[in-house]
Amino acid sequence: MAQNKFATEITFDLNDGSKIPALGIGTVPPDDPSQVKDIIITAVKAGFRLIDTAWYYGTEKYIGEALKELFDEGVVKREDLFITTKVWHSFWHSPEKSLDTSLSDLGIDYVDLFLQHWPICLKGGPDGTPSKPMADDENVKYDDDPVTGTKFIDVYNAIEDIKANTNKVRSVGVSNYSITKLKQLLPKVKHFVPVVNQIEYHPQLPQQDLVDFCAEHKILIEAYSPVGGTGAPVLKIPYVKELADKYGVTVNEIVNAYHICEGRIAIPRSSNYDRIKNMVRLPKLNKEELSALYKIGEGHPVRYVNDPWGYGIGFKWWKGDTLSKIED
Ligand SMILES: NC(=O)C1=CN([C@@H]2O[C@H](COP(=O)(O)OP(=O)(O)OC[C@H]3O[C@@H](n4cnc5c(N)ncnc54)[C@H](OP(=O)(O)O)[C@@H]3O)[C@@H](O)[C@H]2O)C=CC1
Ligand SMILES: O=C1O[C@H](CO)[C@@H](O)[C@@H]1O
Repeated sequence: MAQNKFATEITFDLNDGSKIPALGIGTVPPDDPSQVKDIIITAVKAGFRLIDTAWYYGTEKYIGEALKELFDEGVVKREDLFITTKVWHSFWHSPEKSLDTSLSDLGIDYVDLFLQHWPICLKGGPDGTPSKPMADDENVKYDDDPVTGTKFIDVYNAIEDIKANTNKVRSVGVSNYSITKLKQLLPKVKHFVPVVNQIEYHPQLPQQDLVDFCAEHKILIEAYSPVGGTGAPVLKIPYVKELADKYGVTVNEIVNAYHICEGRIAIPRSSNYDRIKNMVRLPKLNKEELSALYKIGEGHPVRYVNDPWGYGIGFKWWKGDTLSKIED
């Protein structure tokens, strides 16, 4: 059956001249966040070169431990890896401090990609203390109107300035941006059009209008939650299993190929080491198969991880106690 080289060997071109691996490993914490150290070591040994993290995941110090071990043992060098982190929207006022905290926890002096996690601004706590994003009545604690506010643009501009003025960041991008938010941002970009828009994307959530808009502006789509997050609902789709049987690969490899064969980056997550090792092949899905996968969610899209563009659900996922304090 048509089988390409490994997904871990494919890279895509970014609009700023850099390259990004087509497949990355996600680092939202499992029940025991310290397991992320072994997850990263397993993933890198299996061939993964892109590590997707964020200050908000509280796992950067464990990734730092893994990186130290991998570098010390000569498994990879810093320049072999593509490391992404993000600034959470309660630190919209100080992205560089957030970045410095991430760099310190990761034990590295630059990231390959720095993303604005969400195009909204939340109230931060005093003195760099992470602030719980929802009040006890479950209302989100916004610091700017989520619909009419434009402070989120200043945040992206500040991220651009970090790339322009320091050596701490190679590329800059966004996450969870809708077409509306991109249309507000793009005329206000100071130096660098975002290289990626990281969004929830899987066969049950096709978003051709957003994909087309991003392509027009040379912004790559990076697909998070490729199996729909915890519980892996997308893997229960019978057609995904059918394709896995046809190509002799895992169901995870089919949902990753759904993106990679269409030029989108996929960033799955697993705390199961066998699964991680069996996520790296790239079945070459044909046009009809890609189109059939796309059609699964057409007309009745399902968003599993965050509600549309962050107006609620994602913020219930809050582990403030474990997060690194961002120091002045
Ligand atoms: N920018 C943003 O706002 C967001 C970014 N992300 C990024 O994207 C990454 C991936 O998204 P995420 O939602 O975490 O992950 P996925 O969609 O990859 O889902 C991971 C979950 O699916 C389970 N799973 C995977 N394969 C199987 C299988 N074959 N059978 C049963 N269960 C399976 C895993 O369990 P197990 O551990 O047991 O394998 C895990 O609980 C994140 O880790 C993060 O880096 C995610 C959300 C939002
Ligand atoms: O990146 C993120 O991860 C959490 C949980 O999946 C989500 O709310 C946030 O956008």
